[in-house]
Amino acid sequence: MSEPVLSVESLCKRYGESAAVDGLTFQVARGETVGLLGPNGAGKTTTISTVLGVLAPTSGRIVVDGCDLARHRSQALARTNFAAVYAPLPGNLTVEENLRIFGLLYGTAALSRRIDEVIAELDLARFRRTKCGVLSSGEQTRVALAKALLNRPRLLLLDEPTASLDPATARDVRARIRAFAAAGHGGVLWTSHNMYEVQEVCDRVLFLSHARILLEGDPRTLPAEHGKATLEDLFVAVAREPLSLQEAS
Ligand SMILES: Nc1ncnc2c1ncn2[C@@H]1O[C@H](COP(=O)(O)OP(=O)(O)OP(=O)(O)O)[C@@H](O)[C@H]1O
Repeated sequence: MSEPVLSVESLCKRYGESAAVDGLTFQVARGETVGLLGPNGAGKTTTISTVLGVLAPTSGRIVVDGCDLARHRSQALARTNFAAVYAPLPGNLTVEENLRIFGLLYGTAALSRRIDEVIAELDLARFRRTKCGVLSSGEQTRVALAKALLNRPRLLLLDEPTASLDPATARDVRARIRAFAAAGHGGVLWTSHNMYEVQEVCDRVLFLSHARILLEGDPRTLPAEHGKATLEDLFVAVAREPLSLQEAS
């Protein structure tokens, strides 16, 4: 088996006495899309922020495409990208200006061609010279995804990437991300509260509860394995009765 694009070992992030993330160990394989699920406050954003190097872990190890984040930070981050609604692009720059600046920061080769490619892939041609600040939230999400694909990342981190999209655009974006994973060069770590979407997109899910991984498996078969009819029912059980699931697993 080829080396995973992400390997997280015993990751902990503590704030004083409480742990936002407490001993997470998981991997994302090349070509795989992994859903990071869990109730509000379970530790999803903290996990993503530590993998992005924005938050320093209290302990544990993060390896991106063979590069240890603590020891080879710039190499690890050069293989990573992300999109999240809470990290909008500068609103006073146009779509093209934003992509150019990020492309220069990433050192993207043949940048003008790559900008044309991501603009076409995310259907952004008509907004090319529009300032990002005046775009609708769904349009801004597509620009953020275009930025996230610019450097052809090995690891794509997406924090609720379709939260502000209408159903048709969300379907297009899911297809685009599936295509990214199917190409087999990279993997995706995806957080979402939309269980329909998770079932459609993710090869595997990790259910976080109180800073730990409570359940892990195929989103299409995991509910039945725990006596639930749907992934949403399983999610509700994780949120309300995590101890009963822990005992059963
Ligand atoms: N800087 C901080 N100081 C103290 N506690 C924090 C800090 N950041 C996060 N936490 C706590 O860590 C826990 C995990 O937060 P996190 O944002 O990772 O959850 P989440 O799963 O992303 O939640 P949501 O679904 O609501 O976005 C929460 O209880 C939160 O209050």
